[in-house]
Amino acid sequence: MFLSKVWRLLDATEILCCYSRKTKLNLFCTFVHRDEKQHVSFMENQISKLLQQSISPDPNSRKEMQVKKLSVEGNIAVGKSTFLKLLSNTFQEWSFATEPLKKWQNVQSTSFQTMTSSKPPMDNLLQLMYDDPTRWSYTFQTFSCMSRFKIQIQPLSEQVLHQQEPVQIFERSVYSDRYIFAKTLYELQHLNEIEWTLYQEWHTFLIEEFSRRVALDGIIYLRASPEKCFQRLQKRARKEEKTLQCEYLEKLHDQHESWLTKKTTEVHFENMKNIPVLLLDVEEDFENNSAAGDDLNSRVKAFVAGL
Ligand SMILES: Nc1ncnc2c1ncn2[C@@H]1O[C@H](COP(=O)(O)OP(=O)(O)O)[C@@H](O)[C@H]1O
Ligand SMILES: Nc1nc2c(ncn2[C@H]2C[C@H](O)[C@@H](COP(=O)(O)O)O2)c(=O)[nH]1
Repeated sequence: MFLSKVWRLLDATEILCCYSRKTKLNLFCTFVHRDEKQHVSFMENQISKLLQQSISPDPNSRKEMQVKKLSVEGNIAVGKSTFLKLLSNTFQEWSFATEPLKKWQNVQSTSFQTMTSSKPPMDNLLQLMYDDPTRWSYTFQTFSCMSRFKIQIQPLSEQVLHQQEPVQIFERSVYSDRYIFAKTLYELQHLNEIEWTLYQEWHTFLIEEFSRRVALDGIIYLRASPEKCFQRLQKRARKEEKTLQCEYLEKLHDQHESWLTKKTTEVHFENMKNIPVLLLDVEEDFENNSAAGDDLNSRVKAFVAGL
């Protein structure tokens, strides 16, 4: 009954009628293997991709629509950068975008007067935020989220576009900016009511405006205990983080669990409500354990193939 509705949906979407039955059958079969709760957003996603491909004459933008876009999410110091290095060594044809941390550590003034004055360039916003989170959290989230939007709407390189199956991997996303960090900082009262309201207002506006250009097809969630992340944070010894306590990592861990595993976080975007999530337990060392690294690679490869 349910699946016949799907087929009628495919037939009813006129534009799809021009697609070969094979395409629709493939789409239908892929769809059948998904559990029901993902069906609506999956179908909407697939149909909007097909619609875009059929109405956008430009081959590049059609190719853009075929790119599988994923974000790697996880707690501070869980091992995202290390994991991205592992993936980029294995999947060299994929495109990888790391978090623009250096931008946050070295905010450049663009005003002529500041650039010409003898004053030092503006400072380390990450340090300011950790030193005085109530004063600087809203400013930080504004800058971090804008920098993430810029990364996610960047056009793909020709090299990636010409891949048979282009894949783009982001380190975190405009979604974790809101549902992990801004939400946590509001709950810790470092964002006040007005700041949290304003943040959500412009965040929702921009997501809806950019729409498919910032949509994701999947999330890879690296999970380790807050204690393990804290050990790794201390080992990495980033100067801005020296005052961080494990309690902050516990809060961020719980925020990830609510968003990505328990699905109790209120998500405001239809296509993100049932996005496929690959949970990878990285409590154990994969940096110096090739078997563990190979296992992670093969799990990612299978997950991406199924999107
Ligand atoms: N699976 C792992 N086992 C042991 N150490 C790890 C692992 N992943 C990362 N590390 C180490 O932990 C620290 C944080 O890793 P990093 O990749 O920078 O985390 P993130 O990018 O999530 O902040 C680094 O010193 C790194 O060498
Ligand atoms: N307040 C926020 N802090 C953020 C955000 N994104 C990252 N960060 C911090 C966390 C780390 O100290 C550092 C880099 O993150 P890693 O997980 O790569 O160590 O930046 C954010 O949106 N808000």
